Amino acid sequence: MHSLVRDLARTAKQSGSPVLAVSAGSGQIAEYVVEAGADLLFALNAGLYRSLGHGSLASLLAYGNANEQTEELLRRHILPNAGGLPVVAGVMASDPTIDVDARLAHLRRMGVHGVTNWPTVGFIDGKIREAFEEEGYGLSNEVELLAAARKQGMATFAFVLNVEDIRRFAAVGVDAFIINAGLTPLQFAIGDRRDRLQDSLIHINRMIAALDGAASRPLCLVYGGPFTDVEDFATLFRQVKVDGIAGGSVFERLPVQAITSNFVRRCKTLRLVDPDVEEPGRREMLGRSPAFHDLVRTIERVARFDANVVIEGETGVGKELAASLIHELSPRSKQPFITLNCGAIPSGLLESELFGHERGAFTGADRRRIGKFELANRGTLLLDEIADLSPAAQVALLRVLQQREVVRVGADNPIPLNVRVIAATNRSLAELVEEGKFRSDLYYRLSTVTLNIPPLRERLDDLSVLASDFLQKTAAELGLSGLAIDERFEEDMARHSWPGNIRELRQVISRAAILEDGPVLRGTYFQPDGGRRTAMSAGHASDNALSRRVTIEDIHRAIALAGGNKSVAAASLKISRKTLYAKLDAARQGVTEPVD
Ligand SMILES: Nc1ncnc2c1ncn2[C@@H]1O[C@H](COP(=O)(O)OP(=O)(O)OP(=O)(O)O)[C@@H](O)[C@H]1O
Repeated sequence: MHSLVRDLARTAKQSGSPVLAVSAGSGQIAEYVVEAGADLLFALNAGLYRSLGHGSLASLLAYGNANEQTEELLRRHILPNAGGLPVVAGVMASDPTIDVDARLAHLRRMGVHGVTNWPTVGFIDGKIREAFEEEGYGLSNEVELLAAARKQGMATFAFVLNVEDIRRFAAVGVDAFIINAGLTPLQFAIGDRRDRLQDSLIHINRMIAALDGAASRPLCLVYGGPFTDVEDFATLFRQVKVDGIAGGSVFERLPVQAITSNFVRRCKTLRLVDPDVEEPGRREMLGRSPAFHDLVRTIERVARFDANVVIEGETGVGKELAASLIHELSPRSKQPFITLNCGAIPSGLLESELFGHERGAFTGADRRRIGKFELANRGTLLLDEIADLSPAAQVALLRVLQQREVVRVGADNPIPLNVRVIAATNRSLAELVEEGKFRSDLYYRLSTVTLNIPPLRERLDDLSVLASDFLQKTAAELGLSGLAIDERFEEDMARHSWPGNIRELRQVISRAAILEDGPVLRGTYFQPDGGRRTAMSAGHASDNALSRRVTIEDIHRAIALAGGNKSVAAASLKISRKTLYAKLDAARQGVTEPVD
């Protein structure tokens, strides 16, 4: 192994902190990261594209002159700002105009210490990749490039996208691998994000497993993928044995994008002082009714202790928000907050969602999956719609809580756990225990403390604070200004029974802002139910057996009857909004198994 890479590996091992290799697209970024303590600088033509506002993949567009671009980046930006850090340059190995040995010697004279295969044909997929390979512009050139660099005494770093590539580079003894964990997305939904992280960790583990059995393990860095902030990397290092990260956009484009857009958005949602609203610090969870203050006080107390908590309340009252506030205010706040909607998972799959499974554990388990408990280790796990757990799943959950360890489905070894569990439900668990539908031993384990969030109609004092907050947020999102709520509309809202609670209120305000003409919203499209809790909206929502019986046709009919309002439709069917969405999703994907 090249001494440069050996030193990096040794320092990482001794200090316990990851190797950070940064592909900088400008001298300024290079200077900042050197000053901040990065270990290695990469000069890849991708950086130049990023500094022009494009993703790294754009570096393949100008495949033809990639080497000239990299040289320009090196000369003008990276080498003058390297501050003594080792520099690794990308070389496009398939460039027919270069003599590889001469190119490497030239880079060495420039002061470059190592070489990597960038841009790489690995990013090109399907027929085009095949054509490249057939025409002699394929991966073999990249393998030969790194073999030649090794002979010239340069450190070698191989960008790899799959197991096959790893094996080919390992055969020529490269010093380090830069394992691509997928494309770096601009943004994605939160739920999506958790899945992508999980998938990516599995992919990386599989790539690393391909190195098992090598005489000495090369340095392994991770590049790309869904990792977009430090917390994501913390998850990566907790769950995968890698030595560090190599990053471009994650150090450069994503933070700038996030900070700039967040800053502008946050400024837009700032509120001027309203003397009527107490607790100006608690922006996320708003309210001023006595019931709300009681709730917040209890949350603050409960958060400090490690007790398990049950949160009860109708759909849309803010159970998930309350759970996340408990987590944020707790000593676990720097650790993961993971949620699982027990009602949205087909019962047969619930155990593997909670506990994970090994590859081949059952038909269809074509890869290992990390369960929610493991993901939440050292943090908090919110089990939403807990009343929907099947009796078998209740037993399994109880076992995990008692033994404080989890065994992945199909595995032998238990994994020790330290997880705080918060359970949310829109039914009374105590009643379910009495009816024999929920295990009492599990109930007592879960409910050291039970929080009950009252429905919005019982704390109408909160209505105006919430409505004006949603109005400001909607105005900022839609780019509208001067929005206000007419007095009649306010009165109508106060007469409504809010079966979908705060979520419904949010929707009513957004809909009015979008559909109505003037800046003063009159509630033209809002139909209060006069505070009568109709048979449709009364009672608690989900019931395991009931939700199983609700068909997709029932859902479409209820949505139509509710004028498109899914919260109201869910309440009318007595299922939670999340279960309704899950059923809609399942129907869209053609899943025939009932989602309960
Ligand atoms: N006190 C509050 N202040 C501001 N926003 C709130 C408050 N309570 C709830 N919300 C908002 O209302 C919406 C619904 O809240 P949340 O998802 O936490 O409800 P829930 O009780 O978990 O619903 P479900 O039973 O359907 O899972 C969210 O957009 C949340 O941010």
